[in-house]
Amino acid sequence: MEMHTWKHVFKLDPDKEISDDALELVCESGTDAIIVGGTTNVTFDNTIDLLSRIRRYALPCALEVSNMEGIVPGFDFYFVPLVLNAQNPDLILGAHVEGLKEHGPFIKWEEVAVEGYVVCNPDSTVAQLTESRTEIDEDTMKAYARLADQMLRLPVLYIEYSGTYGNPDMVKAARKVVQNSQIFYGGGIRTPEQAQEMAQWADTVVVGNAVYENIEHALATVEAVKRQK
Ligand SMILES: CC(C)=CCC/C(C)=C/CC/C(C)=C/CC/C(C)=C/CC/C(C)=C/CC/C(C)=C/CC/C(C)=C/COP(=O)(O)OP(=O)(O)O
Ligand SMILES: O=P(O)(O)OC[C@@H](O)CO
Ligand SMILES: [Mg+2]
Repeated sequence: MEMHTWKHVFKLDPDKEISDDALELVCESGTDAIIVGGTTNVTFDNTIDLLSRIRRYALPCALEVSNMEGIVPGFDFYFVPLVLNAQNPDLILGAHVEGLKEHGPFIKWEEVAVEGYVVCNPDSTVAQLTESRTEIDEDTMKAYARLADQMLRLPVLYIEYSGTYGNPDMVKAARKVVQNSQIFYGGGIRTPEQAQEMAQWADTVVVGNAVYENIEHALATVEAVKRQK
């Protein structure tokens, strides 16, 4: 799967407005791919609408599945989150079993990557929805990293600080023990310096909200990450 080479990606939320001009800048920024995803109000209609607009451009596009309604055919990849520190039983594996009952026979598994999420910002929507245990020190992060990488052999370890800039030492701790999983870092990146800092330890840096808050700063993260790598 070509995603191994991704250093920088933008995450676009189907529930948020983006103008055609801004979308063009994002898709022609030199980023490696677009992930479509969000925690709330992701529907079939707003997802297919965003996909069809992104398809005007040549870059790869992955759907990060967050609910059943928002599953749309036609993406290059499907990322399925498994929240390793979730305590809400319905979202640990229950949703996945329901998803497999409906879609199991039709899935092209070569397009699918399961992401081992470690949700770290207690104030984020995703932390609240999944009731994630977010008080994590470096040793605990290393344990989650080993869980994803060595025990479960997941292709992706996703260190998620959605909405707030995280602690680079946590990403560094994960880096020390991960052997094969691709480390994604996402959360609160609003400047090139922050993107560059996380790119020291993460394989792939994810920029989301900044696209909607300050497009120029968001675009500047692309070159910052590529320079670091
Ligand atoms: C076309 C076709 C048949 C495709 C197949 C797709 C596929 C491979 C399906 C597999 C079957 C399956 C396992 C389905 C179940 C999917 C499912 C509902 C899983 C639950 C995932 C989960 C734990 C969701 C909780 C929320 C979460 C982790 C979201 C991830 C994305 C994220 C963190 C976005 C950031 O959101 P945030 O910015 O914090 O919030 P806002 O939206 O408020 O901004
Ligand atoms: O929106 P931000 O805070 O950049 O986070 C990106 C991504 O990790 C969210 O799932
Ligand atoms: Mg968001």
